[in-house]
Parts: sequence; C-alpha cells; structure tokens
Amino acid sequence: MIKVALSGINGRMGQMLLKAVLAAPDMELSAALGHSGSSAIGKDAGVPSGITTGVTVTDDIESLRDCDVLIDFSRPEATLTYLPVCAASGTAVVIGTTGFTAEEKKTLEAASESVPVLLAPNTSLGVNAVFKLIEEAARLLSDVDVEIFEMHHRNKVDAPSGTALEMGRRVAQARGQNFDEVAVLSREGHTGPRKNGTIGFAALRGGDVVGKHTVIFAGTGEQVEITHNSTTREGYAQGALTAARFLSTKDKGYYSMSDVLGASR
Ligand SMILES: NC(=O)C1=CN([C@@H]2O[C@H](COP(=O)(O)OP(=O)(O)OC[C@H]3O[C@@H](n4cnc5c(N)ncnc54)[C@H](OP(=O)(O)O)[C@@H]3O)[C@@H](O)[C@H]2O)C=CC1
Ligand SMILES: O=C(O)C1=N[C@H](C(=O)O)C[C@H](O)C1
Repeated sequence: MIKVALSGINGRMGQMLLKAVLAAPDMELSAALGHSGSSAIGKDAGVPSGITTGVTVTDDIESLRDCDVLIDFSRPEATLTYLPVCAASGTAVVIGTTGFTAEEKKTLEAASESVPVLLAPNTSLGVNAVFKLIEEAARLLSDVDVEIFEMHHRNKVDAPSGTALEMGRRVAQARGQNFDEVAVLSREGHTGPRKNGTIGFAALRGGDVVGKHTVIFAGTGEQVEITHNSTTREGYAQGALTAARFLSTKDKGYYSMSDVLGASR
C-alpha cells in the first residue's frame, strides 16, 4: 500500500483527492494537512464532503515523515514549508499547486536532489496531450501570432493559470524563444500594435468554471484554436494519483507529467 499524505485538504482539490485516494485499492490515507488557523484542524479530513475517514486534519508537518508520497494542492507558501520535512524523511512529493515564482521553483528542484519531486501545473491526461499538440502546431505555424486564453472559477487566486503559462512555455520552446522575453502576461491602455513573436495571455474569472484553456494561432485570413475544457476536477485527481504511483517507484529526481505519461518533452 502507498501511504499518501494530502495537503490543502480543506480545498476543492484536497477533497477531490481525498475521495480518489479512499477509492484506490493500492493507497491509504496516512496524513491530512491543513494550515494553522484553518477551521479544518482537529476535525476528520472528510468533514467538508460529509464522509468519515478516521484521519484527523493536522498542521503538524512532522506527520509527513511516516508517508510515502505527499500530494500537494495548496498554496506556494505552504508547499515550501512541507519540502524540507519530505526531503529529510524520504517522502516523495507530487506538486499540483500553481503560482510559484522562478526563485521558488529552484527550491522545489533543489529538494529533488534528496527525494522524487514532480511539478505539474495540470495533472489531467487531456491537458498533457494538448501540450504536445500545441508544440507541434507552434512548429508548423511558426510565424503566426499566438494568444492564450484561460477561464477559471471566481475563487482562483493566481493568474495567468499555471497551465496557461506552461502552454506559453511550450510554444516558446518549440520556436526557440526565451519565454520570459516574449510573454505578454496582460494588456491595458494604449498598448500600440502587437509586437511580432510575442505570446499574449488573457485570464478570465467567473462562476464555477473548472478550467478552460485555448491557444489561438492567429494568422492572416485564418486562425487555429486548440481548446481544453475541464468539466470536473476528477481528471486532475486521477492524474495526481497516477503521478504518486509513478514517484513511489522512483529514486530522487525532478519529474513532470511527461515522464509519468511516457512522452518525452
Ligand atoms: N495541477 C493541477 O492539475 C491543478 C492545480 N490546481 C492548483 O491547486 C491549488 C489548490 O487549488 P484549489 O483546491 O482549487 O484551491 P482551494 O482554495 O480550494 O484550496 C486551497 C487549500 O489550501 C489551503 N491553504 C490556503 N492557504 C494556505 C497556507 N498558507 N498554508 C497551508 N494551506 C493553505 C486552504 O485551506 P483552508 O480552506 O482551510 O483555508 C485550502 O485547503 C491551486 O494552486 C490551484 O491552481 C488546481 C486544480 C488542478
Ligand atoms: O485553480 C484551478 O482551479 C486550476 N489551477 C491549475 C492552473 O493554474 O493551471 C490547473 C487547472 O487549470 C485548475
């Protein structure tokens, strides 16, 4: 049995993952982490979903020591507090949390010198297939303008989404560009004409939209649009469990969903 810890347990993904882990025949829920001050601390991990798990939510990061894998869908500041304990105790980490700075990502990578760490802005099978389609389109349509649109529910706190940023990185990489030099993360005011070779982003927030991403390849007289639409969070949860199973067989190292799905980047 793979002993799984879940962080962000009180959240939308935390509860979706909880149900997926409880249903998985090869996994057992060993720890459930919330942040100190959270209303969930001291209660059963299943309370928000109306189920009893027998696991109490804790803010004690030492509880990670007895686990094989942490699946983390929380906030960057939380993830960064879990990593040192995981690195010291050999607990692998699947990170679905988004919104890390470039500096913070270096810290994630450094932890992978001690334990297996997988960072995935999107764990769904469909989105990871779309990443590949985008790379191919970016190569085939190498001169057209690329704009990336994403829409999420009203409670999402980071923008553009981690998935949209990864899509932009894939386009830039396929075209031999430096993403940070060509990304236009938002626009307002008198922007002037579009600069050739840039990759533009638009982030919309509203309602209960689970997650929608479209990459638009806009040429002259024609546009190609590649869209992924998540209608439930189940795909993210199942992808995260597949990643946890993968990491439980690995030694230290920095992994992505491409490694899990067997597709080279
Ligand atoms: N990789 C992927 O496929 C996906 C990634 N995500 C990402 O996962 C993350 C979580 O998303 P979602 O579940 O929708 O978000 P929620 O806001 O529903 O949940 C976030 C959770 O983190 C907890 N939390 C908030 N602040 C802290 C903190 N400082 N320390 C510890 N815990 C904290 C919250 O606790 P409390 O409720 O008690 O305040 C809550 O349980 C986001 O970064 C999102 O972008 C989301 C979906 C798919
Ligand atoms: O916060 C969300 O909901 C989601 N976050 C991830 C992201 O930022 O890309 C993945 C998915 O789009 C849902």
